[in-house]
Amino acid sequence: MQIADLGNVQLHYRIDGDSDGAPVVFANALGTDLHIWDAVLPLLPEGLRFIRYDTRGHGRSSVPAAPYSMGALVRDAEMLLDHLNVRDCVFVGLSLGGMIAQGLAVKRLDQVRALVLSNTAAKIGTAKMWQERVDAINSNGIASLAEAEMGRWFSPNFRARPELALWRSRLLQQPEAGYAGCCAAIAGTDFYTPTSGLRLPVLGIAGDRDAATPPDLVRETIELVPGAQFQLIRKAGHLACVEQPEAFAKVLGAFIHDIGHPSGTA
Ligand SMILES: O=C(O)CC1=CCC(=O)O1
Repeated sequence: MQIADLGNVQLHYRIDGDSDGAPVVFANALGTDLHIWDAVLPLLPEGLRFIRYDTRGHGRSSVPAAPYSMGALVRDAEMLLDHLNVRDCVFVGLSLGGMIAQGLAVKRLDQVRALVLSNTAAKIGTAKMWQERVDAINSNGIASLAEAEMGRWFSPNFRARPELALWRSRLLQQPEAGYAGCCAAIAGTDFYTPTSGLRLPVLGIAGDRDAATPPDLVRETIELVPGAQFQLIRKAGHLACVEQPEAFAKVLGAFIHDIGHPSGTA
């Protein structure tokens, strides 16, 4: 297990693919960990270095006391990339990870060559909604959120499949303080103005059955950046990379190729 000790936080990360390849970095969604990318990575072009990590308070990363700020989550990503000597990466963030991606590109354009903003937005939900989620966790635990979360994460079709149990159990394993801490970070984030100043290649990905960040919301954020591309994945909920890994890998692989990110065979 690889842990980056960044001082006030320890981040669990994994590197797959070609250790000398151009870097592609992956950041997970609220209530998930780096396993959301398991099915996508083997389908991506060869010759790339895939770096994925667990957001603080999630997976095997440490769980500082809640609440967290988005600034802290962006700093975590920045410090991890410095720790690993990563520059000019394609940064792929899903939902909360996509917010971190926007913040990192605003702060450290030397680290980020292109962004993939999957199932995310410049602003997600309202402060009231996130506070209610934190209150529910504090009163009744993370299990009290599981049913609603499965409804946002996956289409009805996927929810009828046996794999649902795995994703539900992964949610239940997330530290409650970590989940609540990240809810606070999302509640305090509105990246409309900073994201509209970005000038770099951007791919937006949405799921047509996403109940948390519907396609129009994703598109609204993507359109803030001139020249950004948008791809809709069909039969996919919020965790589009889990539900439709082949389609996800196809649009991501094509984007990596189109921007000329150095890689081997497609
Ligand atoms: O849990 C949700 O509502 C979906 C979500 C919003 C931000 C994130 O990372 O997941």
